[in-house]
Amino acid sequence: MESNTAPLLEMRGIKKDFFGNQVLTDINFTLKAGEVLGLAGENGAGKSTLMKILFGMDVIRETGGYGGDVLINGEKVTFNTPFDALEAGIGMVHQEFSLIPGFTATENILLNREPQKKNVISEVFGPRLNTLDYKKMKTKAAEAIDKMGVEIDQNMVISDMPVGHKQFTEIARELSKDQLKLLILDEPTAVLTEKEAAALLESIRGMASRGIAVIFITHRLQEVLNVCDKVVIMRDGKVVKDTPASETSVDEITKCMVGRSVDLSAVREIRDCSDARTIMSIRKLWVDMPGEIVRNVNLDVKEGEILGIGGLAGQGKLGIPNGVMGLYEAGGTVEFDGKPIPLNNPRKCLDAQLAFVSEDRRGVGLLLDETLEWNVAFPAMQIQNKFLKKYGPITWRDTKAIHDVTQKYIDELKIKCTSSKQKARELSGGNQQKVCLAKAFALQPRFLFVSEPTRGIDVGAKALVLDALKKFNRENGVTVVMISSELEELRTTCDRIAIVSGGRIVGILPATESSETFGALMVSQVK
Ligand SMILES: Nc1ncnc2c1ncn2[C@@H]1O[C@H](COP(=O)(O)OP(=O)(O)OP(=O)(O)O)[C@@H](O)[C@H]1O
Repeated sequence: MESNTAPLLEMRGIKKDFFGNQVLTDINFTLKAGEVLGLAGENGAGKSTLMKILFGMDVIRETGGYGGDVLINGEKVTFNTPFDALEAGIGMVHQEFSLIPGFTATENILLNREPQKKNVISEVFGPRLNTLDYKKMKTKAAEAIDKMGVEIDQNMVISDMPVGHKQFTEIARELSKDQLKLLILDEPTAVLTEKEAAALLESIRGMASRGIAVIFITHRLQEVLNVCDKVVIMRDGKVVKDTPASETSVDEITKCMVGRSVDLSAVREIRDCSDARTIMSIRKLWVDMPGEIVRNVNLDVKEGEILGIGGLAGQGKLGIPNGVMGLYEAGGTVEFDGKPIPLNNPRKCLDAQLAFVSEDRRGVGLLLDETLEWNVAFPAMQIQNKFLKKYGPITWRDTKAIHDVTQKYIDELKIKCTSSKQKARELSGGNQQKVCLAKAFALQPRFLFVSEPTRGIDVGAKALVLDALKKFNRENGVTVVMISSELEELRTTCDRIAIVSGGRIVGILPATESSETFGALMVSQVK
């Protein structure tokens, strides 16, 4: 007989297949109240699927359910819907956002749980006609935001928010639930800046000290060691190690994840493009993007180079591509190949053969209900009339060409999928990120902005993705501007690196310069 000394959560013999494709086999682990468990594993190892089982997600039931038992405080539970899980005190922040874009942060945080007050009409006709108590809503939402130790504007509508602020709004929504006992965070730091990620890790420890258990999924393995009490490592749908965090290391976790020692270094080969002509010239650019400062950016990009843009969080590095590509309001001038590019007009940028892989994969990345083939080929079909065949007056899709290009990138980027006809939604997050890159490659743009290209990519596959980006640049002569919060990633991939600080470019140096020099530039204008 189980007693109340039973762990808060026990996963016992969990199995799951998607239409015969076995993705989880005999998963076992336990978690105590107030404990933080790090769940590590390669892209596609089965981490999100396991968490979807625990949270009673519809997709699990709709695809034939699962095997094994979930026990809460020693009692076997079956969550048929997320509502059952919520009632049992489980909260989950997914890789995909579930916020309502037109609502404010406050409204999203308290959605369906809004404090209400009586009014004359509801006194007569019943509580259904109560009015929302906005004052209480604001206080409650502010308290939840406060628990995370970050500043976000609770009155801002979600669609205007940068991706990191959306992530915090999702977490605040879970924290505002009084009955919360266990919080699942599926790659919460992937979309956060370094400073935001540090604040989140801090708040995870805060949750643990209040007795809330946390399951934390991340590909930043150092974060696992910094914040977790124990680590469960998965490989190909199995638990290969369950250990106290204090008894393992980043190297050991990596080895267990991948099943072998891995060489994590991308091929380093820097080119000098100083004699090349200027392909893009940016002058006096300002961008109105929440959480970013872009004040007066002047930047010349040389044809054929890979130019990195680095800098501390919020200093403007993300604002530059978002402004040039028309996703946020911008002013100033941008010339591409000697011709002006109108700002605030994404279509004109695409017509000029510029492409952008956004840091906000979930917001502007994929058509989740379409196949990989459609995702990879559709922008090129729509914008460039590629992958089309003409039969007299009729134009039709060239299905062979679409299949071939998709298969090429599946092989090159090692995208884990059952076939090129699989829906994007059915891929793991890291593999979806690879599809975003494949989509941009298939466009064969003349100029590519790529923002945080290894976001959500596991430690073993990072070098592969960066090498693919470099190969794309070298073989096709495409000019690439890569924005990243990881300086080392910029130093291994780019030819030159521009550092943004205080909304301006404060220096551009060859990628061979030392980390210390770049570090000094990064803080040079920070007030
Ligand atoms: N709805 C679905 N239908 C079919 N297959 C699915 C579905 N959801 C997930 N899978 C498959 O299950 C496997 C595990 O995916 P999962 O998302 O759990 O991986 P993950 O470990 O969370 O990866 P990542 O680190 O990339 O997020 C993958 O091969 C994926 O394609």
